[in-house]
Amino acid sequence: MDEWMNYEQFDRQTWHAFFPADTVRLNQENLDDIKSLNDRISIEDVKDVYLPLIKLLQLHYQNFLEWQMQKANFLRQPVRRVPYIIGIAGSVAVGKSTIARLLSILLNKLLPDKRVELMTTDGFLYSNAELKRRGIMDRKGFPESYDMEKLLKFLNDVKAGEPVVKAPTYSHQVYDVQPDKPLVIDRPDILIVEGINTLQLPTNQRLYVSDYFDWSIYVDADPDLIECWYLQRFDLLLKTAFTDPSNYYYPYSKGNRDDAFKMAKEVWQTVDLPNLKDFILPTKTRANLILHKTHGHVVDRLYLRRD
Ligand SMILES: Nc1ncnc2c1ncn2[C@@H]1O[C@H](COP(=O)(O)OP(=O)(O)OP(=O)(O)O)[C@@H](O)[C@H]1O
Ligand SMILES: CC(C)(CO)[C@@H](O)C(=O)NCCC(=O)O
Repeated sequence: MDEWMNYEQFDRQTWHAFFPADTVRLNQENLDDIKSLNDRISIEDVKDVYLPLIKLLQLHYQNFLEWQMQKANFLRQPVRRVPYIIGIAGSVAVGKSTIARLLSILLNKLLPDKRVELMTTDGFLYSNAELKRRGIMDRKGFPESYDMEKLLKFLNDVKAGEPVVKAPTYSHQVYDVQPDKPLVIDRPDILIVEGINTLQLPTNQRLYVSDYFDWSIYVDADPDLIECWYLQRFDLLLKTAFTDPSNYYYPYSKGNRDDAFKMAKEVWQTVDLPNLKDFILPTKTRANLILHKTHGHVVDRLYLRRD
């Protein structure tokens, strides 16, 4: 069966025409925010791709608020403030967290009175000590390396409107979870959740993470390109590790550079690439929107689910 039959495909020009850039004026502060997030993000991409996307999200969000009100009236209940949750999925190093942060800046611009928060599912990985105890340290990122029950409980609490819900965090620099540095989510209007496992269907749970999403995005690209982005990020991690002996990458930053890159390539080939092929890519056609990126992280095509 054709996996695309439920999607409408748009090239960049067509997509951009749905919401021309001059409809929203980005001021210098907005541009500075975006550049400080990642100075290689193309402002053309922001205007051509991400602003129309935010406009579409805004329409969907208005519909969501309307539905919450209609439902409460029907059930004769007071209207409850239910957070609208956006899930972002895709490979390791495809740019999920960069897109999540960009969307939050743009959502704040279009919806200044709404509170937008973001988090990643990385913090729900088991600790390195626990992964070693289970004999799955080389399976970090695979479905069995996450505490899915804890993640589902977290999402359930946020959706139920609980105040001060804590999410564990993960540090790429420490290469481990940080139990003493939780992220506090406190009744946001919109929550963006990014992670490689956000659209996965766990076999041993009755609930899916995506059951809590009101909208989902899959970030797609050729695996060979993603490998380049993975290695570029590795290079950045080495540069920041150089002066910090507590950094996981410190020994690699001090040792032979070719050996360090050989190690990183091997991790990509033996861990992250098989994870992409076997467990992440198959979730692509569950997303409401697929963003396809090409060289330089430029978005060239978008696929919108027909519903
Ligand atoms: N739009 C973009 N323009 C330029 N560089 C980008 C863009 N998006 C991401 N990058 C770069 O690509 C690399 C991977 O991006 P990012 O860390 O956002 O990926 P990720 O999917 O969140 O990864 P992980 O799942 O491992 O946390 C980083 O070095 C980042 O700076
Ligand atoms: C933390 C994850 C799983 C997801 O972001 C990933 O960045 C990771 O660490 N993967 C394990 C193999 C590696 O070091 O790339």
